[in-house]
This record gives sequence, C-alpha cells and structure tokens, in this order.
Amino acid sequence: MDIQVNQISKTYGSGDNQVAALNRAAMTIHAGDFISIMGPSGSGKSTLLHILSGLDRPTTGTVTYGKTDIHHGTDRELSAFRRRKIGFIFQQFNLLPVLTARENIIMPLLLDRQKPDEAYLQKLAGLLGLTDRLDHLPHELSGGQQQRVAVARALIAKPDVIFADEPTGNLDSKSGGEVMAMLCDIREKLGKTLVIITHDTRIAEMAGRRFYIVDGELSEVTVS
Ligand SMILES: Nc1ncnc2c1ncn2[C@@H]1O[C@H](COP(=O)(O)OP(=O)(O)OP(=O)(O)O)[C@@H](O)[C@H]1O
Repeated sequence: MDIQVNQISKTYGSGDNQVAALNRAAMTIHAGDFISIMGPSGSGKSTLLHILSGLDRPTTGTVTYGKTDIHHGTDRELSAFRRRKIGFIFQQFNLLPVLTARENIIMPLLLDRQKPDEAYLQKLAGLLGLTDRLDHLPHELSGGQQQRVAVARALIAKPDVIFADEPTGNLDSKSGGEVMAMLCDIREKLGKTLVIITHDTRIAEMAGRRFYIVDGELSEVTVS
C-alpha cells in the first residue's frame, strides 16, 4: 500500500507566536521503501513523522494510505488505524518500567483487545536477540536491549509501516549499530516499509531513498 503525502503544512500557535513547522511537504512512499530523513534541529522532522503516522494532524493537506485519508476520521478512528497499521519507535524507548519486556511488547495488542501470536512473538524475539530477556524489567536491560524491545513492540501488531524517530539517538555507536542492523534485517525478511529520522549520515545512507528537510521544506536527495 502506497502512502501519499499531499502538500501538508503544520503551524503551531497563533499571532506573533506562530511557528510554521512544515511548509507544503509532499512525497509518495511506496510499499517496501526504506526512507531516511535528515535535517537540522527544529527543521520539522518529528512534526513530519508524527503527521505521517497519525500521532498528530496537519493544519492543511492530507496523508492517504491507499485510499484512506487517515486524518479524516475521529481521534478514536485514527488511534485504531495507528494501532493496527503503523509501528512507531521513539528515541527514548518509552517502555513502561513496571512491565516486563514481554508485557511491553504485547501491550499494543492488549489495548486493541487482541490475543498475542506466541509464535510470532518468539520469532521477533529471536530476530532481535531477546529470547532470554523477555521476563526482564526494562531497568534490567541495556539501552540497546530496551530499544530492541521497543522495536518488537512496534512490530507485534504486524503493521506494514514502521516509523522511527532517531532510534539510535540515545545509544552508543555499537548498540545503535546493532539496533539498525536488526531493523534493516527485519525490514527485508518481513517486507516492511521503514521511514527513519536520523542525524547519522551512515544510517541515512543505508536507506534506498533519502530526504532532507530545512525550515519545514522537504526535498528528496538524488542519489547518483
Ligand atoms: N507542540 C508544539 N508547539 C509549538 N511549536 C512546536 C511544537 N512542536 C514543534 N514545534 C516547533 O516546530 C518546529 C519543528 O519542530 P520539530 O520537533 O518537528 O523539529 P525536528 O527537526 O524534529 O527537531 P530535532 O532534530 O531537534 O528533534 C520547531 O521550531 C519547534 O520549536
């Protein structure tokens, strides 16, 4: 399913405090694409990812998944769409500290009143090197392991698309490299679309398509 981003703009605040975070951003994301987005701090990267993934709404413009305009419906419809179709990985892991790795991973399914698929959970744990870590609490895991739990959580509902907002930004380069290698491997093996924000040129260059954003203006980098 392709994702069509049609001239989306986002303005925060009003009057003298108005900030134009995105200016008529447009792109087509094809099923299976691996896309990286770079740009200076405050350029609008997170705003773009949040709107593409339905965590936020644009001021103007539309985002369509196939024929579905995701921002057209109510907040409840949008969150149901997000839970089923989209996985999101945050820089800060965002694991619940009182839940084990396994409980954190299956949380999106529980929120959607769905039963975990144990075989798929074990497969993800294997691909992410977490098989013997599932009963641990987040504070008993390294940063890299915590982020790999967050990757499994993003994948557990079998979404087609994964968005990652600086997923290695909180990790040392070795653990960050491991997380990226696993994410790329899973993307290939399971055939997912991956859109990633990064400040790391090496990570940006792993992607098949690269975008750059400056002052809310999005453009694709032509790779020769
Ligand atoms: N909720 C908000 N209210 C007001 N302004 C906001 C809000 N969120 C973001 N902004 C502003 O919109 C602009 C774009 O922010 P955004 O977080 O998208 O940038 P970014 O490229 O992701 O930055 P960074 O690399 O530092 O995370 C910035 O000027 C920011 O201050």
